[in-house]
Amino acid sequence: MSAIRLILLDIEGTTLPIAFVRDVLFPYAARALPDLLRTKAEDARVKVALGDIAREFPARAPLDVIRDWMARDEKTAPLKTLQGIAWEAGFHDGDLRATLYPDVLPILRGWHDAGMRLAVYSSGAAQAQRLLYGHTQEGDATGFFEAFYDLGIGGKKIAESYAEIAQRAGVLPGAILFLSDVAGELEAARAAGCQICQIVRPEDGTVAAPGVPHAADLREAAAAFTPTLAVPATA
Ligand SMILES: CSCCC(=O)C(=O)COP(=O)(O)O
Ligand SMILES: [Mg+2]
Repeated sequence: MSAIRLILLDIEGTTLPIAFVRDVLFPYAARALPDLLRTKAEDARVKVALGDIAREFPARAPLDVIRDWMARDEKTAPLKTLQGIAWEAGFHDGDLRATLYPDVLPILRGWHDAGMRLAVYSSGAAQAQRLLYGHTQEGDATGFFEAFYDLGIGGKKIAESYAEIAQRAGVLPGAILFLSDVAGELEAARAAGCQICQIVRPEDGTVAAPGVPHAADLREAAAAFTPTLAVPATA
């Protein structure tokens, strides 16, 4: 097995409770989006997202499409872009603060301080990932990460996406350890040649996938995959 050079982390269900996304972030965006489509109609990002929706659903009102996607928790790039814009005001005003799992920041700090490269790969827009890690309950955590990858790379259940991340990071896929709660994402990363570990958090109702290495949290993953690095012993 190759030495790990880059640890790539999913967000929802891996570093952040699914409940925070479902009960705090998504409702905030759902409330803000109808107004946002009017008040930010000239925002280039909004124009691109609405243009993409109109091309795919020419006969439908964009807000109806967006509401359907939100109801089904669809991970589509236009929805993720618009949600990310909706959260901007909340994070900047202090209405939103990311509540990461308590094991996360000590382990990220330990890896970072030991020289391990870290990056994020989430369906959430890269701009939203920066917002979220920039406004955690413990402060700004963006400095731990060298890159924030989103659906612009490709879908998370597609092996080519992980090959593309490896190429951009300048490492072989086998030097990447991908951490996620979702088996389909992990299988895609494994198909690309990455090392994988499923984070199986009981709070999120995650079920361990057969044949996939797993850990209960980042502390266990660190102990299993990076035992020689100086990761902190306690939170
Ligand atoms: C800034 S990430 C917000 C969460 C989100 O929108 C999402 O879809 C999370 O997906 P993930 O790929 O991190 O499971
Ligand atoms: Mg996830």
